[in-house]
Amino acid sequence: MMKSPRYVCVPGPVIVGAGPSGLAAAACLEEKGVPSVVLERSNCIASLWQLKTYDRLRLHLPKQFCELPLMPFPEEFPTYPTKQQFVYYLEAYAKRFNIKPVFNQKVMRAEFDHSLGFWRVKCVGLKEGGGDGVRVPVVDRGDRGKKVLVVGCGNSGMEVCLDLCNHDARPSLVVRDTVHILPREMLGRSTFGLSMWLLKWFPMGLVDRFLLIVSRLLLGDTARFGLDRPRVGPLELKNSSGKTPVLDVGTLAKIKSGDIKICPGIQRLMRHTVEFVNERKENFDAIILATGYRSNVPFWLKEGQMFSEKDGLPRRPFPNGWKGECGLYAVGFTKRGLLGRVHGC
Ligand SMILES: NC(=O)C1=CN([C@@H]2O[C@H](COP(=O)(O)OP(=O)(O)OC[C@H]3O[C@@H](n4cnc5c(N)ncnc54)[C@H](OP(=O)(O)O)[C@@H]3O)[C@@H](O)[C@H]2O)C=CC1
Ligand SMILES: O=C(O)C(=O)Cc1c[nH]c2ccccc12
Repeated sequence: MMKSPRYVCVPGPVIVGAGPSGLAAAACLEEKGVPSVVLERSNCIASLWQLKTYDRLRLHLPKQFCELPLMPFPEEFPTYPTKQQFVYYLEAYAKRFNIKPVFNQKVMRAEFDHSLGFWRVKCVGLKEGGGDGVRVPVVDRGDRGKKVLVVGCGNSGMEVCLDLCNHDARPSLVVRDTVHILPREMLGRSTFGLSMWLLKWFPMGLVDRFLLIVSRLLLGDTARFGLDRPRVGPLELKNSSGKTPVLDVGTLAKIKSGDIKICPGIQRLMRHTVEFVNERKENFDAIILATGYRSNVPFWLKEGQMFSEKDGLPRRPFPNGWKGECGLYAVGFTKRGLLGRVHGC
Protein backbone atom coordinates (compact mmCIF):
# COMPACT_ATOMS: atom_id res chain seq x y z
CA MET A 1 0.00 0.00 0.00
CA MET A 2 1.28 3.44 -0.85
CA LYS A 3 1.74 5.67 2.14
CA SER A 4 0.25 9.12 1.71
CA PRO A 5 2.79 11.94 1.97
CA ARG A 6 3.10 13.78 5.27
CA TYR A 7 3.04 17.22 3.71
CA VAL A 8 1.27 18.32 0.57
CA CYS A 9 1.66 21.77 -0.93
CA VAL A 10 -1.60 23.03 -2.39
CA PRO A 11 -1.20 25.72 -5.05
CA GLY A 12 -4.61 27.30 -4.48
CA PRO A 13 -7.46 27.58 -2.00
CA VAL A 14 -8.34 24.77 0.42
CA ILE A 15 -12.06 24.23 0.86
CA VAL A 16 -13.19 22.47 4.00
CA GLY A 17 -16.29 20.35 3.44
CA ALA A 18 -17.86 18.86 0.33
CA GLY A 19 -21.39 19.94 1.16
CA PRO A 20 -23.43 22.22 -1.11
CA SER A 21 -21.43 25.30 -0.10
CA GLY A 22 -18.02 23.66 -0.56
CA LEU A 23 -19.05 22.33 -3.96
CA ALA A 24 -20.37 25.75 -4.97
CA ALA A 25 -17.12 27.45 -3.94
CA ALA A 26 -15.03 24.86 -5.81
CA ALA A 27 -17.17 25.22 -8.94
CA CYS A 28 -16.92 29.03 -8.96
CA LEU A 29 -13.14 28.80 -8.60
CA GLU A 30 -12.89 26.15 -11.32
CA GLU A 31 -14.95 28.41 -13.59
CA LYS A 32 -12.34 31.14 -13.08
CA GLY A 33 -9.54 28.69 -13.76
CA VAL A 34 -8.41 28.52 -10.13
CA PRO A 35 -7.66 25.01 -8.93
CA SER A 36 -8.67 24.13 -5.37
CA VAL A 37 -8.59 21.18 -3.01
CA VAL A 38 -11.74 20.10 -1.19
CA LEU A 39 -11.19 18.22 2.07
CA GLU A 40 -14.10 16.11 3.31
CA ARG A 41 -14.17 14.06 6.50
CA SER A 42 -16.87 11.73 5.30
CA ASN A 43 -16.60 9.30 2.42
CA CYS A 44 -19.06 11.05 0.13
CA ILE A 45 -20.20 14.50 -0.91
CA ALA A 46 -23.09 16.14 0.96
CA SER A 47 -22.77 13.63 3.78
CA LEU A 48 -25.33 15.37 5.97
CA TRP A 49 -27.85 15.03 3.20
CA GLN A 50 -26.91 11.47 2.32
CA LEU A 51 -26.35 10.00 5.77
CA LYS A 52 -28.13 12.09 8.34
CA THR A 53 -31.47 13.11 6.93
CA TYR A 54 -34.73 11.23 6.80
CA ASP A 55 -35.80 9.78 3.46
CA ARG A 56 -39.03 11.73 3.18
CA LEU A 57 -37.20 15.06 3.40
CA ARG A 58 -37.95 17.69 0.78
CA LEU A 59 -36.46 21.15 0.46
CA HIS A 60 -38.90 23.54 2.08
CA LEU A 61 -37.76 26.50 0.04
CA PRO A 62 -38.59 26.52 -3.68
CA LYS A 63 -35.82 25.18 -5.90
CA GLN A 64 -34.84 28.56 -7.36
CA PHE A 65 -33.58 29.58 -3.91
CA CYS A 66 -31.58 26.40 -3.38
CA GLU A 67 -29.71 25.91 -6.62
CA LEU A 68 -25.96 26.30 -6.66
CA PRO A 69 -24.26 28.86 -8.92
CA LEU A 70 -23.62 28.11 -12.62
CA MET A 71 -25.95 25.09 -12.90
CA PRO A 72 -29.71 25.23 -12.42
CA PHE A 73 -31.84 22.32 -11.25
CA PRO A 74 -33.22 20.14 -14.03
CA GLU A 75 -36.44 21.66 -15.30
CA GLU A 76 -38.47 18.55 -14.58
CA PHE A 77 -37.69 18.77 -10.85
CA PRO A 78 -40.70 19.81 -8.75
CA THR A 79 -40.82 23.16 -6.93
CA TYR A 80 -39.72 21.45 -3.71
CA PRO A 81 -37.16 18.79 -4.74
CA THR A 82 -36.91 15.60 -2.69
CA LYS A 83 -33.78 14.63 -0.79
CA GLN A 84 -32.97 12.05 -3.47
CA GLN A 85 -33.32 14.64 -6.23
CA PHE A 86 -31.19 17.14 -4.36
CA VAL A 87 -28.43 14.57 -3.80
CA TYR A 88 -28.60 13.55 -7.48
CA TYR A 89 -28.23 17.21 -8.44
CA LEU A 90 -25.20 17.67 -6.18
CA GLU A 91 -23.53 14.54 -7.62
CA ALA A 92 -24.12 15.85 -11.14
CA TYR A 93 -22.80 19.25 -10.07
CA ALA A 94 -19.55 17.80 -8.70
CA LYS A 95 -19.11 15.82 -11.90
CA ARG A 96 -19.81 18.79 -14.16
CA PHE A 97 -17.17 20.94 -12.46
CA ASN A 98 -14.77 18.07 -12.05
CA ILE A 99 -14.71 18.36 -8.27
CA LYS A 100 -12.94 15.41 -6.69
CA PRO A 101 -12.85 15.93 -2.94
CA VAL A 102 -10.22 14.17 -0.85
CA PHE A 103 -12.49 11.97 1.27
CA ASN A 104 -12.00 10.64 4.80
CA GLN A 105 -9.86 13.62 5.78
CA LYS A 106 -10.81 15.35 9.00
CA VAL A 107 -9.42 18.85 9.43
CA MET A 108 -7.95 19.16 12.93
CA ARG A 109 -6.38 22.58 12.70
CA ALA A 110 -6.12 25.44 10.22
CA GLU A 111 -3.73 28.25 10.96
CA PHE A 112 -2.20 31.01 8.91
CA ASP A 113 1.60 30.96 9.02
CA HIS A 114 2.45 34.64 8.79
CA SER A 115 6.14 34.09 8.19
CA LEU A 116 5.52 31.74 5.24
CA GLY A 117 2.42 33.52 4.03
CA PHE A 118 0.54 30.23 3.74
CA TRP A 119 -2.24 28.42 5.51
CA ARG A 120 -1.14 25.33 7.38
CA VAL A 121 -3.94 22.77 7.49
CA LYS A 122 -3.58 19.64 9.58
CA CYS A 123 -5.72 16.62 8.73
CA VAL A 124 -6.13 13.11 10.02
CA GLY A 125 -7.12 10.34 7.68
CA LEU A 126 -10.20 8.47 8.85
CA LYS A 127 -10.97 4.86 8.08
CA GLU A 128 -12.74 4.30 4.78
CA GLY A 129 -16.49 4.39 5.34
CA GLY A 130 -15.92 6.48 8.42
CA GLY A 131 -19.16 8.40 7.94
CA ASP A 132 -20.42 8.73 11.47
CA GLY A 133 -23.94 8.73 10.12
CA VAL A 134 -26.38 8.76 12.94
CA ARG A 135 -29.48 7.30 11.37
CA VAL A 136 -32.77 8.94 12.12
CA PRO A 137 -35.01 6.26 13.57
CA VAL A 138 -37.43 4.92 10.99
CA VAL A 139 -40.87 4.24 12.30
CA ASP A 140 -41.97 1.01 10.69
CA ARG A 141 -45.13 -1.02 11.21
CA GLY A 142 -43.71 -2.50 14.40
CA ASP A 143 -43.74 0.97 15.91
CA ARG A 144 -47.44 1.58 15.44
CA GLY A 145 -49.08 3.11 18.45
CA LYS A 146 -45.77 3.80 20.15
CA LYS A 147 -45.46 6.86 22.30
CA VAL A 148 -42.61 8.96 20.99
CA LEU A 149 -41.24 12.15 22.49
CA VAL A 150 -39.66 14.54 20.00
CA VAL A 151 -37.38 17.13 21.62
CA GLY A 152 -36.96 20.38 19.71
CA CYS A 153 -39.50 22.30 17.68
CA GLY A 154 -37.40 23.53 14.77
CA ASN A 155 -38.20 22.39 11.25
CA SER A 156 -36.72 18.92 11.93
CA GLY A 157 -38.75 18.26 15.07
CA MET A 158 -41.94 19.49 13.43
CA GLU A 159 -41.46 17.33 10.32
CA VAL A 160 -40.47 14.24 12.30
CA CYS A 161 -43.65 14.63 14.40
CA LEU A 162 -45.73 14.76 11.24
CA ASP A 163 -44.05 11.60 9.93
CA LEU A 164 -44.66 9.82 13.22
CA CYS A 165 -48.35 10.75 13.03
CA ASN A 166 -48.59 9.53 9.46
CA HIS A 167 -47.16 6.18 10.61
CA ASP A 168 -49.65 5.84 13.44
CA ALA A 169 -47.22 6.53 16.26
CA ARG A 170 -48.31 8.91 19.01
CA PRO A 171 -45.88 11.82 19.16
CA SER A 172 -45.44 14.49 21.80
CA LEU A 173 -43.33 17.54 21.06
CA VAL A 174 -41.17 19.37 23.58
CA VAL A 175 -41.50 23.14 23.14
CA ARG A 176 -39.42 24.94 25.75
CA ASP A 177 -39.33 28.37 24.14
CA THR A 178 -41.25 30.62 21.81
CA VAL A 179 -41.33 29.79 18.09
CA HIS A 180 -42.47 31.43 14.85
CA ILE A 181 -44.54 29.13 12.69
CA LEU A 182 -45.27 30.40 9.21
CA PRO A 183 -47.20 28.72 6.40
CA ARG A 184 -44.84 27.39 3.72
CA GLU A 185 -46.83 29.39 1.16
CA MET A 186 -48.94 32.51 1.30
CA LEU A 187 -50.87 34.40 -1.40
CA GLY A 188 -49.90 31.76 -3.94
CA ARG A 189 -46.16 32.26 -3.40
CA SER A 190 -43.57 30.69 -1.14
CA THR A 191 -43.33 32.55 2.15
CA PHE A 192 -39.58 32.69 1.76
CA GLY A 193 -39.72 34.06 -1.80
CA LEU A 194 -42.38 36.59 -0.88
CA SER A 195 -40.36 37.71 2.16
CA MET A 196 -37.22 38.24 0.10
CA TRP A 197 -39.19 40.16 -2.52
CA LEU A 198 -40.91 42.39 0.04
CA LEU A 199 -37.58 43.13 1.70
CA LYS A 200 -36.47 44.81 -1.51
CA TRP A 201 -39.13 47.46 -1.02
CA PHE A 202 -40.02 47.62 2.66
CA PRO A 203 -38.17 47.68 5.97
CA MET A 204 -37.86 44.39 7.84
CA GLY A 205 -40.19 45.42 10.66
CA LEU A 206 -42.99 46.07 8.19
CA VAL A 207 -42.44 42.80 6.31
CA ASP A 208 -42.50 40.99 9.65
CA ARG A 209 -45.83 42.60 10.53
CA PHE A 210 -47.22 41.54 7.19
CA LEU A 211 -45.97 37.94 7.66
CA LEU A 212 -47.55 37.77 11.10
CA ILE A 213 -50.92 39.09 9.94
CA VAL A 214 -51.13 36.63 7.04
CA SER A 215 -49.90 33.77 9.26
CA ARG A 216 -52.58 34.62 11.80
CA LEU A 217 -55.24 34.51 9.08
CA LEU A 218 -54.02 31.21 7.64
CA LEU A 219 -52.92 29.38 10.79
CA GLY A 220 -54.87 31.03 13.60
CA ASP A 221 -53.41 31.99 16.96
CA THR A 222 -50.61 29.44 17.48
CA ALA A 223 -50.36 30.42 21.17
CA ARG A 224 -53.73 28.70 21.67
CA PHE A 225 -52.02 25.40 20.90
CA GLY A 226 -49.03 25.95 23.16
CA LEU A 227 -46.81 27.64 20.58
CA ASP A 228 -46.21 31.20 21.77
CA ARG A 229 -44.57 33.55 19.32
CA PRO A 230 -41.37 35.46 20.13
CA ARG A 231 -41.82 39.18 20.73
CA VAL A 232 -39.45 39.91 17.84
CA GLY A 233 -40.76 39.21 14.32
CA PRO A 234 -39.58 36.17 12.29
CA LEU A 235 -37.17 37.95 9.93
CA GLU A 236 -35.81 40.22 12.63
CA LEU A 237 -35.20 37.17 14.82
CA LYS A 238 -33.52 35.24 12.01
CA ASN A 239 -31.31 38.24 11.35
CA SER A 240 -30.33 38.91 14.94
CA SER A 241 -30.06 35.40 16.39
CA GLY A 242 -30.10 33.00 13.44
CA LYS A 243 -33.20 31.23 14.71
CA THR A 244 -35.07 29.99 11.64
CA PRO A 245 -38.84 30.22 11.43
CA VAL A 246 -40.65 26.91 11.11
CA LEU A 247 -42.32 26.51 7.74
CA ASP A 248 -45.42 24.45 8.39
CA VAL A 249 -45.92 21.46 6.11
CA GLY A 250 -48.95 20.04 7.95
CA THR A 251 -47.74 19.58 11.52
CA LEU A 252 -49.82 22.40 12.93
CA ALA A 253 -53.08 20.74 11.83
CA LYS A 254 -52.03 17.62 13.77
CA ILE A 255 -51.27 19.74 16.81
CA LYS A 256 -54.67 21.42 16.53
CA SER A 257 -56.43 18.07 16.22
CA GLY A 258 -54.61 16.76 19.29
CA ASP A 259 -52.72 14.05 17.36
CA ILE A 260 -49.49 15.73 18.45
CA LYS A 261 -49.28 16.76 22.08
CA ILE A 262 -47.20 19.78 23.15
CA CYS A 263 -45.04 19.38 26.27
CA PRO A 264 -42.93 21.87 28.22
CA GLY A 265 -39.13 21.64 28.62
CA ILE A 266 -37.50 18.52 30.06
CA GLN A 267 -36.24 18.62 33.63
CA ARG A 268 -34.86 15.08 33.84
CA LEU A 269 -34.57 11.97 31.70
CA MET A 270 -34.79 8.58 33.41
CA ARG A 271 -34.73 5.52 31.19
CA HIS A 272 -38.26 5.63 29.74
CA THR A 273 -39.62 8.24 32.09
CA VAL A 274 -39.40 11.93 31.35
CA GLU A 275 -39.90 14.58 33.98
CA PHE A 276 -40.96 17.92 32.57
CA VAL A 277 -40.19 21.33 34.09
CA ASN A 278 -43.74 21.49 35.44
CA GLU A 279 -42.89 18.32 37.41
CA ARG A 280 -45.28 16.15 35.43
CA LYS A 281 -43.85 12.70 34.60
CA GLU A 282 -44.64 10.57 31.58
CA ASN A 283 -43.37 7.35 30.00
CA PHE A 284 -42.33 7.08 26.36
CA ASP A 285 -41.28 4.18 24.12
CA ALA A 286 -38.76 6.30 22.25
CA ILE A 287 -37.21 9.75 22.42
CA ILE A 288 -35.97 11.57 19.33
CA LEU A 289 -33.65 14.52 19.72
CA ALA A 290 -34.27 17.15 17.06
CA THR A 291 -32.31 19.77 18.94
CA GLY A 292 -30.15 21.04 16.09
CA TYR A 293 -26.39 21.00 15.84
CA ARG A 294 -23.37 23.13 16.45
CA SER A 295 -20.61 24.08 14.01
CA ASN A 296 -17.25 22.36 14.60
CA VAL A 297 -15.34 25.18 12.88
CA PRO A 298 -14.26 26.93 16.12
CA PHE A 299 -12.55 23.68 17.13
CA TRP A 300 -10.09 23.67 14.23
CA LEU A 301 -9.96 27.21 12.85
CA LYS A 302 -7.23 29.06 14.70
CA GLU A 303 -7.67 32.40 13.01
CA GLY A 304 -9.95 35.40 13.42
CA GLN A 305 -12.87 35.85 15.75
CA MET A 306 -15.65 34.53 13.59
CA PHE A 307 -17.20 32.42 16.30
CA SER A 308 -18.32 33.00 19.82
CA GLU A 309 -16.19 31.00 22.20
CA LYS A 310 -19.20 30.62 24.46
CA ASP A 311 -21.52 28.67 22.21
CA GLY A 312 -19.57 28.04 19.02
CA LEU A 313 -22.04 30.02 16.93
CA PRO A 314 -20.90 32.55 14.34
CA ARG A 315 -20.82 36.03 15.78
CA ARG A 316 -23.09 37.49 13.16
CA PRO A 317 -25.04 36.22 10.18
CA PHE A 318 -23.22 36.00 6.88
CA PRO A 319 -25.89 36.77 4.30
CA ASN A 320 -23.46 36.90 1.42
CA GLY A 321 -20.49 35.03 2.74
CA TRP A 322 -17.80 36.47 4.95
CA LYS A 323 -14.26 37.52 4.21
CA GLY A 324 -11.79 37.52 7.03
CA GLU A 325 -8.08 38.12 7.12
CA CYS A 326 -5.44 36.18 5.18
CA GLY A 327 -7.81 35.01 2.46
CA LEU A 328 -10.19 33.31 4.87
CA TYR A 329 -13.71 33.01 3.53
CA ALA A 330 -16.85 31.60 5.06
CA VAL A 331 -19.67 30.71 2.74
CA GLY A 332 -22.98 29.12 3.03
CA PHE A 333 -23.82 28.79 6.64
CA THR A 334 -26.31 30.60 8.75
CA LYS A 335 -26.01 30.67 12.51
CA ARG A 336 -27.94 27.49 12.91
CA GLY A 337 -28.93 26.61 9.38
CA LEU A 338 -28.37 23.40 7.51
CA LEU A 339 -29.06 24.88 4.12
CA GLY A 340 -27.40 28.18 4.68
CA ARG A 341 -27.35 30.78 2.00
CA VAL A 342 -25.11 29.67 -0.80
CA HIS A 343 -26.44 32.10 -3.37
CA GLY A 344 -24.16 34.94 -2.39
CA CYS A 345 -20.90 33.10 -2.64
N1 LIG B 1 -37.49 20.49 4.75
C1 LIG B 1 -36.45 21.24 5.00
O1 LIG B 1 -35.93 21.94 4.13
C2 LIG B 1 -35.87 21.23 6.37
C3 LIG B 1 -34.94 22.17 6.69
N2 LIG B 1 -34.37 22.18 7.92
C4 LIG B 1 -33.41 23.25 8.22
O2 LIG B 1 -32.29 22.70 8.86
C5 LIG B 1 -31.79 23.60 9.84
C6 LIG B 1 -31.69 22.89 11.18
O3 LIG B 1 -33.01 22.63 11.66
P1 LIG B 1 -33.26 21.78 12.98
O4 LIG B 1 -32.60 20.47 12.88
O5 LIG B 1 -34.72 21.80 13.23
O6 LIG B 1 -32.46 22.58 14.13
P2 LIG B 1 -32.75 24.02 14.79
O7 LIG B 1 -31.51 24.42 15.46
O8 LIG B 1 -33.41 24.92 13.82
O9 LIG B 1 -33.87 23.70 15.89
C7 LIG B 1 -33.58 22.99 17.04
C8 LIG B 1 -34.75 23.15 18.01
O10 LIG B 1 -34.47 22.41 19.17
C9 LIG B 1 -34.76 23.20 20.30
N3 LIG B 1 -33.93 22.74 21.39
C10 LIG B 1 -32.58 22.73 21.48
N4 LIG B 1 -32.18 22.22 22.65
C11 LIG B 1 -33.30 21.87 23.31
C12 LIG B 1 -33.55 21.30 24.59
N5 LIG B 1 -32.57 20.97 25.41
N6 LIG B 1 -34.84 21.09 24.96
C13 LIG B 1 -35.85 21.44 24.15
N7 LIG B 1 -35.68 21.98 22.93
C14 LIG B 1 -34.42 22.20 22.52
C15 LIG B 1 -34.51 24.62 19.86
O11 LIG B 1 -35.33 25.47 20.59
P3 LIG B 1 -34.82 26.64 21.55
O12 LIG B 1 -35.25 27.88 20.87
O13 LIG B 1 -35.60 26.37 22.80
O14 LIG B 1 -33.33 26.49 21.71
C16 LIG B 1 -35.00 24.58 18.41
O15 LIG B 1 -36.38 24.83 18.32
C17 LIG B 1 -32.74 24.81 9.83
O16 LIG B 1 -32.20 25.80 9.02
C18 LIG B 1 -33.99 24.25 9.19
O17 LIG B 1 -34.78 25.23 8.56
C19 LIG B 1 -34.68 21.25 8.86
C20 LIG B 1 -35.60 20.27 8.59
C21 LIG B 1 -36.30 20.20 7.33
O1 LIG C 1 -34.65 26.88 6.35
C1 LIG C 1 -33.82 27.75 6.57
O2 LIG C 1 -32.74 27.57 7.11
C2 LIG C 1 -34.12 29.11 6.16
O3 LIG C 1 -33.18 29.84 6.02
C3 LIG C 1 -35.52 29.51 5.98
C4 LIG C 1 -35.77 30.93 6.11
C5 LIG C 1 -34.86 31.92 6.35
N1 LIG C 1 -35.52 33.10 6.38
C6 LIG C 1 -36.82 32.89 6.14
C7 LIG C 1 -37.87 33.79 6.06
C8 LIG C 1 -39.13 33.30 5.79
C9 LIG C 1 -39.31 31.94 5.61
C10 LIG C 1 -38.25 31.06 5.69
C11 LIG C 1 -37.00 31.54 5.97
